[in-house]
Amino acid sequence: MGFVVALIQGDGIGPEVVSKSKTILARLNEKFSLPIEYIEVEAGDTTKNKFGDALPKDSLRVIEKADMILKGPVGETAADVVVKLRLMYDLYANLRPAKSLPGLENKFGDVDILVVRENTEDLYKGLEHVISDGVTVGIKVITRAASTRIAQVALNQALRRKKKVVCVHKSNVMRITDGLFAESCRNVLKGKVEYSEMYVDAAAANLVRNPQAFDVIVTENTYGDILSDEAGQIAGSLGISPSANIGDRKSLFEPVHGAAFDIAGKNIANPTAFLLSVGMMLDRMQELSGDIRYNNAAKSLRDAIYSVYSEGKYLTPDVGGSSTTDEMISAIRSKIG
Ligand SMILES: NC(=O)C1=CN([C@@H]2O[C@H](COP(=O)(O)OP(=O)(O)OC[C@H]3O[C@@H](n4cnc5c(N)ncnc54)[C@H](O)[C@@H]3O)[C@@H](O)[C@H]2O)C=CC1
Ligand SMILES: CC(C)CC(=O)C(=O)O
Ligand SMILES: [Mg+2]
Repeated sequence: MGFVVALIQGDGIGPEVVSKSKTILARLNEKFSLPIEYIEVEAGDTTKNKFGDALPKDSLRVIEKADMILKGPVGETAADVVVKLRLMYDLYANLRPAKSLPGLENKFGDVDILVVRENTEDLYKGLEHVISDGVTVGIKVITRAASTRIAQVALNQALRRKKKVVCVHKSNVMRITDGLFAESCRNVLKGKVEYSEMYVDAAAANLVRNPQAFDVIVTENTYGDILSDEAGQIAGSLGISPSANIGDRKSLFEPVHGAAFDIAGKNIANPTAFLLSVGMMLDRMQELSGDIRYNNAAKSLRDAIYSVYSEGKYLTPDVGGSSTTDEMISAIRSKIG
């Protein structure tokens, strides 16, 4: 079974990471005879400046026909591209692993956390209104159906890991919305795994205090956005944090981080988050097709990344090295063989 992937380079550090990583995508296709066709499409700030639209119809036409989307980060138009695609294609499960890499010194010790973020509701639904001059409202949407669905995803993930889930919410204040989210998670998870609940403010503190206490975190869209950045940084850097946005019909893979305009164009962005997102895409292809070639390619890519980290010679500054993006990608590419 083959797959068509719409490839978005994005903004800021996006193009420098994605364009240079294409050598790795091509090599994986070649070495493992992967029937993956990549079609580049434009989306993001630069696209909006060029065409007046961050996600033009031409791009959407390709995306509609593609099985998956692989993207670099976009900038200020992220809501018009990323959130739009998540809602359009009901990409309801945002899986965000925060995992230490071999050889990386980390003041937080060995970290291995999976944030399972509900990806279609909450404040990110885009229901914001101006009531009158200086008075605005944003509507938080939480439904039993979507909360139960993400709790099921967390259960499936936890059963493959340490069978431990903490549901993060703030139902002491948002009794109705977060109350429903917590109740839905409780109904699915309690009794099936080691289940607990934590208010989001305490969760943010506990992540720093004792990250080893966490295995799977299941949470709402907004809290999941914030906690996954925190968990990624605790694991070593935002530059090593990948993600998968999974739907039943389509899925999207991207780094957790954004366009990092502060370091764009300097050839120092860490490509790991993007490349580990490619790994998650290959995992999904394996899951859908049962074709072992995707598994072999994912393993080869991860082994190459881990090996570069273990040796510690070609790392970007965010993870304590002094190499360029180019050098790190070349090192990973040559480990694939
Ligand atoms: N899914 C997406 O496409 C996302 C897009 N964004 C957009 O990105 C833009 C910048 O957002 P920020 O809030 O500054 O967050 P950011 O994640 O781009 O940057 C935060 C910090 O992390 C560093 N960083 C991020 N990725 C890195 C990498 N690969 N290697 C080394 N250092 C890295 C940056 O240099 C910066 O200091 C905004 O326009 C925002 O809307 C933000 C998050 C997600
Ligand atoms: C679309 C994004 C800007 C929201 C975000 O930061 C994320 O999903 O990580
Ligand atoms: Mg974010």
